[in-house]
Amino acid sequence: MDASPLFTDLYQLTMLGGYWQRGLHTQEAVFDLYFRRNPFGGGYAVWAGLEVALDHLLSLRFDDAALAYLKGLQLFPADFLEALAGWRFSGTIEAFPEGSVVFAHEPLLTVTAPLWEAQLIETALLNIVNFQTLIASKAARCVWAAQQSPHGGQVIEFGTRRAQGPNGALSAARAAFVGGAVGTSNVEAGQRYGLPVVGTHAHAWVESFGSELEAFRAYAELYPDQTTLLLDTVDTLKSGLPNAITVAGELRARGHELRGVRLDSGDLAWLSAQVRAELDRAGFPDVKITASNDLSEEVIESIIREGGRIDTYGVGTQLATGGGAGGGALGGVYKLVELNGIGRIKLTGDPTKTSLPGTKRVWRATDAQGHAVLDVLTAQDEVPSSGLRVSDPSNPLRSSRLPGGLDWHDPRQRVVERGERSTPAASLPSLQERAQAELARLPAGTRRLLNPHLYRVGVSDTLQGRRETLTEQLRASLPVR
Ligand SMILES: Nc1ncnc2c1ncn2[C@@H]1O[C@H](COP(=O)(O)OP(=O)(O)OP(=O)(O)O)[C@@H](O)[C@H]1O
Ligand SMILES: O=P(O)(O)OC[C@H]1O[C@H](OP(=O)(O)OP(=O)(O)O)[C@H](O)[C@@H]1O
Ligand SMILES: O=C(O)c1cccnc1
Repeated sequence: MDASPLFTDLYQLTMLGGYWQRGLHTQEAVFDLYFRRNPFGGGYAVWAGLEVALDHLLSLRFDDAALAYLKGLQLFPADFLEALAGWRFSGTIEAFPEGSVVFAHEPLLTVTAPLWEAQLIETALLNIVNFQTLIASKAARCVWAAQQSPHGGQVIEFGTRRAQGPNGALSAARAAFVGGAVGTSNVEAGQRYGLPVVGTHAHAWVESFGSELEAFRAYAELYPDQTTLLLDTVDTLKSGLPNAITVAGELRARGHELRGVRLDSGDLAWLSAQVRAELDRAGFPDVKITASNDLSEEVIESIIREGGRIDTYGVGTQLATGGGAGGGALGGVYKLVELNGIGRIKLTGDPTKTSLPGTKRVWRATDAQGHAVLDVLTAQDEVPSSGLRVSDPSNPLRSSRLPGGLDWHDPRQRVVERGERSTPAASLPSLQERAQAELARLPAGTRRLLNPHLYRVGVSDTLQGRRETLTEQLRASLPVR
């Protein structure tokens, strides 16, 4: 996607115009980006899209066509449009590196920049990271479910045909890979992002031949080392499987091995166990079984619980759209928390929605085994230590004191400094590796699909106190009614 500064909500530009005309645009602003609820009712999220978002915002420029379009809206004075011609992002960004495991209420990314720079980028930033974090988290859930099989299992992304438009499909393929999918069927995503591209064949291939056996033979002849045969066009057990075994034998006689078969209907647990047994009996224990058909993490879990023998799960709609309960969209927000060094707050009747003012740091505690134990948000100059009181970000009445014996580190990095990348752009495989390593270090039960263990995130008393002071000040300024 070409980066356009017009990929934003109109109100960002009307505010920019206002800040500029009032001479407020260069004030130093700090915005935090965070979400308030983990997706899918889960215990965590996989932070994704950061690298794409940084590429986007660092390349934003108002070219002649963009300025002419804005002029045509007849909303903006000519001198403001002239100033926009020189707009560049010159600020600083601290963020969790992409692929990190993150939790509700944590500032995933903090922008410090002149107000009109930090404001304009809100929409695109949220658009990119909300979607990709949703999809990477969905992928991680599917991969976790697949890994519960004693025989192992992997996930591939098959969702382009039902994704939310072309950009949605490409972003989903990328994010699914960050979350642990091993490949995608989308060839452009392969080219664009260097992702492994994978696939089988469709029912149309079989339908277009005189018989299923003829179709299987033709495919195996064309791709002797890459053939996965779809078994259910006629009847999985009575036709597809015996024909696949015939073709596997013919391939072997020519010095090749059938790679796999695909199941696409019926009870995938029962069918895959039958197919595995038949293939093994026929002397093909290495032929892999792929399954597809409206899969989700819950269906994968059920298939495994019932003794299914699937090696690869091709997940389409649910993965590429982030569907399912608690999915659909991630509600990440971007809030002004400080202006010219003074904390700012957005009040709401719902305490979980009141922002945490001021600059802050995120800390992650690990135990002697390297397992993540809890995260803490502190003021910029605070360091967590044994005995420090922290409270639940969504219920300040629930508080506790930090235990001793933990190692604390700040997982965020300064990824942009004065408008330039200050960490090297990371490769996608390295992002996937980071996600897998961090997921493996979570406390037991955090990855469970149903009622997961809730990883603790605490807010230091200093930060909480700032929120209360600002809240009281604002409330005191309201008329008494
Ligand atoms: N063992 C299982 N446990 C739980 N869900 C399963 C299991 N096997 C299959 N499913 C799911 O059940 C649903 C079956 O849907 P449906 O009845 O529409 O498919 P089908 O009739 O077998 O196939 P199609 O209509 O595509 O030919 C799919 O979402 C599938 O993923
Ligand atoms: O996870 P999903 O959204 O099911 O995506 C994958 C599905 O896409 C293809 O079929 P398609 O759904 O186009 O047709 P079919 O259901 O008739 O096989 C494929 O055969 C899978 O079943
Ligand atoms: O290659 C496949 O088997 C495939 C690709 C997209 C959607 N469903 C299946």
